[in-house]
Amino acid sequence: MALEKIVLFGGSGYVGSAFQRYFLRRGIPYVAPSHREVNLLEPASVARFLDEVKPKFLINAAGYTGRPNVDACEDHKSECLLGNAVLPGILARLCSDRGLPWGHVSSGCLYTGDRGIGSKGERLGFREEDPPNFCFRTNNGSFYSGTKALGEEILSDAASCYLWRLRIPFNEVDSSKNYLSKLLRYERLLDARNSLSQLDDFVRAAVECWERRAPFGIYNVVNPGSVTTRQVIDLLGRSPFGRRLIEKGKRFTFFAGEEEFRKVARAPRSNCVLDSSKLQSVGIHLEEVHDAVERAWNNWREATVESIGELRKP
Ligand SMILES: NC(=O)c1ccc[n+]([C@@H]2O[C@H](COP(=O)([O-])OP(=O)(O)OC[C@H]3O[C@@H](n4cnc5c(N)ncnc54)[C@H](OP(=O)(O)O)[C@@H]3O)[C@@H](O)[C@H]2O)c1
Ligand SMILES: Cc1cn([C@H]2C[C@H](O)[C@@H](COP(=O)(O)OP(=O)(O)O[C@H]3O[C@@H](C)[C@H](O)[C@@H](O)[C@H]3O)O2)c(=O)[nH]c1=O
Repeated sequence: MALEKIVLFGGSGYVGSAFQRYFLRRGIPYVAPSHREVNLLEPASVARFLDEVKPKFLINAAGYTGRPNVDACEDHKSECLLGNAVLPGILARLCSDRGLPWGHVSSGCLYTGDRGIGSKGERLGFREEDPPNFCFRTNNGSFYSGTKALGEEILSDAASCYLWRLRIPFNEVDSSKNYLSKLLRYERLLDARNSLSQLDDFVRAAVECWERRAPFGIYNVVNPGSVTTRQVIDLLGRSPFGRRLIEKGKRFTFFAGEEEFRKVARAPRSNCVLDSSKLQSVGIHLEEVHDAVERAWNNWREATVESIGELRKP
């Protein structure tokens, strides 16, 4: 189905840039105003912009994540709450008033753990209807996760809205927000099992929800399966880039466990498995997670072996 004009908010961010690359590659018409042009926390300015542009679909990739990671949200609580809970609420009202369908980039970090072991020994993931267990209500999460869960709660009755849950994005391009880049540079690694989202697959799947007119609601947009940190590092070791890195002397050190990790990390982390079968049921498919990670390492770009030597602390 041909796509008519889309408005993209947060287009300069890590996730928003991936949407822009996808639109440009496919020749999809879109408008992506900067934060300076449209402040999403100022409803009147957003309303003026929407009434002028008259988009057919809106994507919200704006939010607050903290840099270099979610630990920073513990020190910027009001920005985090405004960006992740208030901002989507403002958009929900404006979209509803205009009958404008839209999609919001949510996160899988509302959960911790998994739903047990399946008949083939696989870890079962949380489904869209499972209540968050890593949020303010359960009082065990990070401030960031709490605000993302509140954002979902605020959108729970939003009309014509997709909530796309992204989970630890990665691809083959070295970047401070790419999970694989982070693993290359963190001094010590936490061995945890997670679902992951290949960033470009995530964007394609999100847009496909709208193209296929999939029912509105929450979707776990993750690569099927789950993977441990050690498995991701093993896959690196089998890639040409990883072999060169190891030849040059790079070694990976792991925390003894979660307790040791928590001594250096300010906020607890969500490590969790998500079930992606709802997305598959609407005909949208992502690559199995180990295959996707292997492909990213095999096509790894820009990071030179030397640059990994200059390890940056988180
Ligand atoms: N990155 C991840 O690992 C990850 C994983 C799961 C979910 N998510 C979610 O994905 C969304 C985007 O994350 P990201 O990593 O792309 O973040 P990012 O790189 O920090 O980008 C955030 C974007 O939002 C814009 N923005 C923030 N407040 C705004 C406001 N009041 N008005 C207009 N624009 C505003 C920023 O513009 P300026 O830079 O100009 O302020 C920027 O373009 C967030 O909701 C995040 O929770 C991210
Ligand atoms: C800080 C740190 C983290 N880790 C691990 C813990 C996690 O399993 C994994 C990711 O942790 P961090 O890099 O701290 O990322 P984070 O917790 O900030 O990551 C998140 O960013 C949010 C914006 C997203 O919503 C999340 O989906 C995720 O991508 O790395 C280490 O192994 N060593 C470290 O020193």
